[in-house]
Amino acid sequence: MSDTLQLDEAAFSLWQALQSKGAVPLSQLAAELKLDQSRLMAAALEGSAGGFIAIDEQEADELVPNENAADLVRGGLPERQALRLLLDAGGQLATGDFAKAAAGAKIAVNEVFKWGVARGWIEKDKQGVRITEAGRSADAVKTYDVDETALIEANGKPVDVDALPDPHRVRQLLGKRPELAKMKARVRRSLALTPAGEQLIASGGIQRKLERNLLTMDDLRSGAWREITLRAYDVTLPAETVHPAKIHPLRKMIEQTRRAYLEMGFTEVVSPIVESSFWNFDALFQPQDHPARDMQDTFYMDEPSMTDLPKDAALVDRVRRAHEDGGDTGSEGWGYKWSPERARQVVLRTHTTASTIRALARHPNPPLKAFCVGWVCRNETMSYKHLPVFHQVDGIVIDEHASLATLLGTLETFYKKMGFKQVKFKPAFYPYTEPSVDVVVYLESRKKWIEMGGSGIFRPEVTEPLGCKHPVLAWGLGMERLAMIRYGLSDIRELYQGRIEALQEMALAQ
Ligand SMILES: N[C@@H](Cc1ccccc1)C(=O)O
Repeated sequence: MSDTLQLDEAAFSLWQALQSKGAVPLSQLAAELKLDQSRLMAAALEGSAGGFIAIDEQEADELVPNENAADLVRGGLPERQALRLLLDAGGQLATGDFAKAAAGAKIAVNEVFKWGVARGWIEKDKQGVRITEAGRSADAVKTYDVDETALIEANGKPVDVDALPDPHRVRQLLGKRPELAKMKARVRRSLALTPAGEQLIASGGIQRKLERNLLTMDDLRSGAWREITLRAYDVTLPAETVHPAKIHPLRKMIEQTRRAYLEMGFTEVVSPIVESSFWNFDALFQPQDHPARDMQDTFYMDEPSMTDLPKDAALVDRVRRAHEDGGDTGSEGWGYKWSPERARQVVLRTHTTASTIRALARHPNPPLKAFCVGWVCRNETMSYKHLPVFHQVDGIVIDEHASLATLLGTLETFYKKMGFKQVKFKPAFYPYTEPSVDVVVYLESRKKWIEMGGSGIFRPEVTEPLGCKHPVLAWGLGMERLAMIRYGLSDIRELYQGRIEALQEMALAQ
């Protein structure tokens, strides 16, 4: 017996549908067999490789009507409405009079001239505008022209232009009328059995493969599994895009950051967003006339505008002295009279360093590794790279043996964990650290170094008043920037706008 061709279910039904039929359009087959066109094409390609199925491809135009096209047509196209005007005027009007009458009736004159002439309904010359014989017979709205009929019958759905009564005229009338419809080039496919294919099917040479997605208990018990072919997945077939629920990219970045620090043995700390100037600025040895404290940079609360200083009066006094003359820190301080009132002013914290400095005050002895991720606020004008509210992550390490090398190593480890391979450090200045170092990471995709934040070793003017005798490494890094780089955003506002399309497009596995 000659070999029979084993076909899966879709291919088998395709062959049957094609038997002694000649060429059948793919769209028709898909509708008849209730199968995807892509599924049928896969079967057809297989058949064509064996010389059994012929695939014919032809360029075809599709008429894609606009949503309101049918209504526009039913209401009367401008050139059709113009016919009434001309008939009422005895069939002819001077161009100026016609334009006036058309404007009065709110009929678009340009459209009338363009399409009325193209349809052969209207003639226009030096004498004026005249209705033609064809125009007279076209007067009644119920005798629609081919394009109007096509749009009404299409009822908003795409149709094959060549299947319409007068495709040439439809193309002519609708080809350049975007307010009504668009023409789209499509490939129209049809399939047919070749003589070899017809012969094979007629001689019973095809057989339906016993194929399943899964085996049942019965298949196993009865031994039927031996005859069953398990259907393979074809991952190359087009599939519907699904947008599952996912975590917001910024939230994801924050969670990943948190995990990275926890994995490195850090403890998470939190502190209020509404903060005293004392913790936000004074404890960090930022002089009270420092420009960062300016209303332009910092949000001051109106209600309450003042809060209490920490209960530990000795600590507050040591901070005062650090500012005024350096106290016991070995420094000369800033040399001004420190105001407790200014330290009591309530601000929206401008950095999460307010959080880590509080942690240091609570726990001034080594070892301590702490971090804080959270909101900070700065009085910035909103732009593609600035927001008045954003997130930072701050960290501190108190350790007898901590050094600048430990600081750089820790930061490098953090960024490596976050997927940034190249980290560089630049000398910088902060009132609370010495030395101070800015962190830059390399962005492969843009071949650019990007600044991520600041770091350093706290000055004695910061640590000594808090009762800390050991080196403290500290850093504060921007979170949004990291998210922007990761998700390829060029505008920071994207992270907060909640544009659903943009969020759907953001990769799930990043
Ligand atoms: N607080 C600084 C960063 C920083 C933190 C700790 C030490 C040094 C710098 C900022 O907001 O940019």
